[in-house]
Amino acid sequence: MTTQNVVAFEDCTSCIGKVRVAASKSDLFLPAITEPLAALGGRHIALCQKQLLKSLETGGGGGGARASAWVDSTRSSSPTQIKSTASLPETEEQSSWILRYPSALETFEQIISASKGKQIVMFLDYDGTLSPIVDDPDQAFMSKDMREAVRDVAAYFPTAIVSGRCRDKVYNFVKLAELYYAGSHGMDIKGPSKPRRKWNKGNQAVIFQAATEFLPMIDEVYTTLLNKTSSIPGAKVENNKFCLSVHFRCVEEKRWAALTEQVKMVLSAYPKLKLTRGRKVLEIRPTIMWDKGKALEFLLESLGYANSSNVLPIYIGDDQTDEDAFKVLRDRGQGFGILVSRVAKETSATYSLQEPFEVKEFLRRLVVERNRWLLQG
Ligand SMILES: O=P(O)(O)OC[C@H]1O[C@H](O[C@H]2O[C@H](CO)[C@@H](O)[C@H](O)[C@H]2O)[C@H](O)[C@@H](O)[C@@H]1O
Repeated sequence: MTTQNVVAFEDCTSCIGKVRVAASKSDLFLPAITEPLAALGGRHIALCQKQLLKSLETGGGGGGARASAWVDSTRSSSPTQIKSTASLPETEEQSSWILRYPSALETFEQIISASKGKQIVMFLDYDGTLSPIVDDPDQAFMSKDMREAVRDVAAYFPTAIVSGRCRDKVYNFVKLAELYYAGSHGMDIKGPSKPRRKWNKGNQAVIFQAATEFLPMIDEVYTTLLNKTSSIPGAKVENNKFCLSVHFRCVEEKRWAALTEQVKMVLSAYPKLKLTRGRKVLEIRPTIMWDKGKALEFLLESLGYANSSNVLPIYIGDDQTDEDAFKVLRDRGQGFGILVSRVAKETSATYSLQEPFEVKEFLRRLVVERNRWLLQG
């Protein structure tokens, strides 16, 4: 280390000022803060960053605080598969969160009584809801038990899988022909290939694709991103047909910023695409007004329940993109969103479940309850 890199805090004022301006313009990302400093060298970076973050925490510029918060929350909010939550101590934040978003298992009777005389329609996200979060997206299999639980639920209630994955891929994981599938964050919808005769009110042969004109653009960006991210170990680009995912779960934390910047740089040439983030993934999709919430509304309409008061949609999901569906249910004042999360998160859902295991229990209990009603006549 050379002495010229060791700069006293007082000497860094202009640097901090410059960086703070960059940070305030950056909504998501750390590189806007770290890159101007990187040019200055090792020790200087550490001192300046420490000083900068301290100054931002005490009110000097939202972008930097947001960026640092982003790294912190991303690190803690999406761990890869946790085997059991039984022994985890509950923090004060979690206890107050669970009061606001009670467990759908603990409040099961309440949900059941709201469903009396109504047709439940079940919407299920895939990753983190039906399958545990794992490092390799191609290995995110659901258990046999979970498949059975979904199959049983679908025997009583119209059921749709609503996923960020491309439709074919999510079908290959779930493998149940009696379900509706909405892939690519709801932009690619198809009805069951083995429909149940019971749901004869609506249109089961539904096929809907909201963003076909974006296919060539998505393919082009996919190829570019494969090239541009190939030097970042652990980065993975997934083609989800009408959208793309850039995974950073297996990327060293110190490289998250560089990866994000790379993706942003590629996207700057495509104003018709937008960038959102999920669980250690950057998601790229067309800027059209279509999301999982619109897919939910579309499916309800296809099933003949557009304006019905005799329907109770239940949407279970774990990710940011599921919030669009939770909001739709809130706005309709109909049905419930159930967020799958072990950590306290802002959400428009009504209830919570901690992990896929609890989702399976919830689905099973719905089936048991429905059987009981049928037996009682
Ligand atoms: O809407 P979803 O079905 O929840 O899809 C959202 C993304 O899920 C997948 O990524 C997530 O799960 C992976 C496997 O557990 C995990 O490795 C990754 O970190 C998670 O973000 C999927 O691979 C993405 O394409 C979806 O956009």
